Amino acid sequence: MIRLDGVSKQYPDGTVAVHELSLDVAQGELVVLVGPSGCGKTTTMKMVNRLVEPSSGRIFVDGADVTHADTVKLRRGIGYVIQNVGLFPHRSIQENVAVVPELSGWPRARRKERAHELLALVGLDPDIYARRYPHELSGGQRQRVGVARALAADPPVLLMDEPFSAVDPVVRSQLQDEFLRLQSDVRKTILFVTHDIEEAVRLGDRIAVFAQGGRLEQFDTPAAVLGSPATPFVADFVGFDRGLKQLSVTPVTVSDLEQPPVVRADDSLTVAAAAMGTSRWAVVLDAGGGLAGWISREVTTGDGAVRDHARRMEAWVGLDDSLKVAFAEMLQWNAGWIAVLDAEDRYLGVLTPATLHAALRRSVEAESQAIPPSEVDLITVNDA
Ligand SMILES: Nc1ncnc2c1ncn2[C@@H]1O[C@H](COP(=O)(O)OP(=O)(O)OP(=O)(O)O)[C@@H](O)[C@H]1O
Repeated sequence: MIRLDGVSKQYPDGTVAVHELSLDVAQGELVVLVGPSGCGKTTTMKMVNRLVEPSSGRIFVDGADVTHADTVKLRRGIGYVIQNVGLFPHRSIQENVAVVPELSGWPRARRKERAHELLALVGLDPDIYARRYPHELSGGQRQRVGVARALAADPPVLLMDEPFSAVDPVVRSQLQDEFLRLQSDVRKTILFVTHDIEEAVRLGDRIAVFAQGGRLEQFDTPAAVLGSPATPFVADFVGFDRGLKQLSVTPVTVSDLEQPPVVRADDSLTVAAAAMGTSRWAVVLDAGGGLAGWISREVTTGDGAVRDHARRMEAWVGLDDSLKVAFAEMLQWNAGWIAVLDAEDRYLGVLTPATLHAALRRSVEAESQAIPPSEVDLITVNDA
């Protein structure tokens, strides 16, 4: 959908901002350009909508060479979101969102309808916010308006230049979550610039790591960049804690789970004690295979049913969750294990710190050896 073919940019003062860059973004893909300040990320992005002209090389959007395109038409087909948004201060939020539809000559009623629809999509109640002015919104809300505005004419392509960097870390994290949800709905082709590797890893389907002079050091999935950095520069840029970052891009998988004893809520304590053997605890399931809680061996000596003695489960994770979420839940609840459920809330098994670590090692090894995680042969302390 977007293709850069040997693109370079040298500014008139001699600064080489981008050096022979080739890059492609597939339809519906979110590619993040990441790198230290001044490495040519913004220049790259601005060459796509021709705010900057390349010195050499070619850029295609949807198969057409942008250097031959009419810039007004080109830019209407490309949503653009920047840091601090740049909303018009004397126009209402509704009018700000509908700027491009207005330029495109949409009738007033349709513009209003579209603006309301988009405000709702980015999590701003149109009945409250549509008639407000930019200064009556928080920074995070203004960024949402910026995203709504970029989506107004339903462009297939979005360029986003540090859109969330002007807000505090908590709001930023919320905006990232909402943005991922939004993208899973709208599936735009997105080029996203940030200098923050955490943000890149969290948002990108693939990430392009740039070094000074606009050199592309690595272009791959977040897991590959973290698991096997292509150059010492990338290794340094992603940080010594890349293993921790890897947790956030590694999903929980069924083969990683442990299977502790399982008892049913309506089992008697005698049956439960027999099922538990020497284990100190068991998972308790309800009749439908859902998670009902857990039970400690100490309470299985008396009479009665498991359900009367089971403890409530405070937390669990789904198969869509990352190992980071699983680990964070374990830490939050000071738990030695966490249950994993499928999409229908059926219990699948548990993750422990040891299995979580093994899962992470397997994922890193799989990435560096380019084999499926299931084929990785991990050496553990038991092999000694
Ligand atoms: N109009 C310009 N004229 C001359 N040099 C420029 C111009 N715009 C950018 N540069 C230089 O080109 C290089 C790349 O700049 P660019 O803004 O693309 O980097 P960036 O990676 O987006 O940086 P940041 O993260 O700080 O925004 C820098 O050295 C910058 O000083």
